[in-house]
Amino acid sequence: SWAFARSRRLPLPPGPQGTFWFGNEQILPWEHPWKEFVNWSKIFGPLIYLYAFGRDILIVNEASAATDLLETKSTLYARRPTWSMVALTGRQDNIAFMDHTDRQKKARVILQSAFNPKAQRSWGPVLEEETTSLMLQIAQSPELFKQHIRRYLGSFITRFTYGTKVEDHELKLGDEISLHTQQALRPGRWLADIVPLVLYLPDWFPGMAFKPWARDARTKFMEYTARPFRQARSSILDGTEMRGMVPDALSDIIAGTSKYKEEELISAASSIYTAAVETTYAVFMDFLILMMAHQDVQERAYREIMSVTESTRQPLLSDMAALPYVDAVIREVHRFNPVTPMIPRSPMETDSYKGYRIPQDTWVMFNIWAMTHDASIYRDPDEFMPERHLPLGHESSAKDPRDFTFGFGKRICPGMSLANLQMFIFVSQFLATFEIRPPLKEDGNEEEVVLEYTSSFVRFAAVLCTYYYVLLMTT
Ligand code: HEM
Repeated sequence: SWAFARSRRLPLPPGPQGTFWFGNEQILPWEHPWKEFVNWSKIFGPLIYLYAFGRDILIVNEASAATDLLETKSTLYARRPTWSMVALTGRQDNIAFMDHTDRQKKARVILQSAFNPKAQRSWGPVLEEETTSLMLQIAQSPELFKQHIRRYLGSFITRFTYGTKVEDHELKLGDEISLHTQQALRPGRWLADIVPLVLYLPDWFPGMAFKPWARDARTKFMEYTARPFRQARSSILDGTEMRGMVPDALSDIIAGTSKYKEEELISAASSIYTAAVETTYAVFMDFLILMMAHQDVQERAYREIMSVTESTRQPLLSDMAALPYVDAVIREVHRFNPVTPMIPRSPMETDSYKGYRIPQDTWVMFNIWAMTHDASIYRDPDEFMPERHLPLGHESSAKDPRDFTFGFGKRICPGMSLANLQMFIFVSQFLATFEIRPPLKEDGNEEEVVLEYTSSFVRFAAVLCTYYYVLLMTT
């Protein structure tokens, strides 16, 4: 078409000069690239074009451009870029990596409707109960708090997905699978992403060690997802009562009363564990480290909770509306350190935007960190200030950062409402139960809290790994 022909003549967006062979590979920042890209914007503007690892890359640092591309042109940008390791590690049917096909859309609907308002009413008490038992476990062995939290997240999500209780070895396998997914997604990590032809070379060829690694990752992934699905199927056929996304949807499919196919349900189910556990765990850890660093905030949130529960019980989901400061803390944790700081998408056709050409298949990286640290949206963005989100805060309630941190348009996170409820119940019960303080030094003073984060796809508060928490029961 005319518009297409015209867009092909447009220039690429500005960006740093690359070399003939390597493009911009050698100057790509590996440590906290989202921050470095904000600095680059001072020279090149909000859209930065790069060429690296044999592909076009576009960094988008501005919220209005994200809305224009991901919401106004939502269908054009509804695709993820392709990673060759996705198929090799068996993740090709994962909602997060599939093209936006009919099957993907239906799998998303299955997942979203498994946590619709009616389902929330039945899952709410389960979340409350499991969170309260997590608090007891942490109280009994606070030094193991990270293991307790991972176990709680893994076992709740398995129960929600398959309706089954989870065994320890399955949780271990789930965590191993999450690690494989993170490794498979690392940009520039794999030769196959840069030179796809190596996929056709035999295993014994030098440099092909990634193939057995990927096969092992794939086998483990199949083992992890196939068994609970089979178990749900035989329970339904046996007439055993089970509640969960898979048993609920599968019984309708088996009865012939569902508009979904079994393959769509398999896609939805096998996409959940890593997407849910890694992200939620990262936000929880971030909350803990930020509370340790901002004890005034912690104290204010604690007082608000006590004014509602009067120290007689744990906070419940029904208290949410009465705890606006706790809600503001949660929003600020998401804003201060978005756990998926860059969201990758790819246009299905060559596009034109603001007089520039965006070639088909470009890796368009939406820089969420840049958006939640944009001073024109959040004043003093490097300050941790929950009060900015209060209705009477100094900015009279800032934009909800979760409008950025859960993504946009057709591929917005389908687990968002579940994640928000779980975050609220975890944060409010944790604050009601414990005081989060840094460890003591030999001289009896508290250690200084240093905020440091990893540079991975889902970023973690790295400093936690070296800290021993002092957690005191206050009720
Ligand atoms: C605090 C926790 C979470 C955060 C910050 C988060 C964030 C995100 C983001 C940024 C995306 C990409 C969206 C886009 O491309 O526009 C995403 C996708 C996704 N999330 Fe979440 N998420 C969280 C929890 C969950 C949970 C609990 C589930 C499942 C129950 C889940 C399931 C998914 C799936 C399946 C996708 C892929 C969607 C697609 O590509 O169409 N997430 N999430």
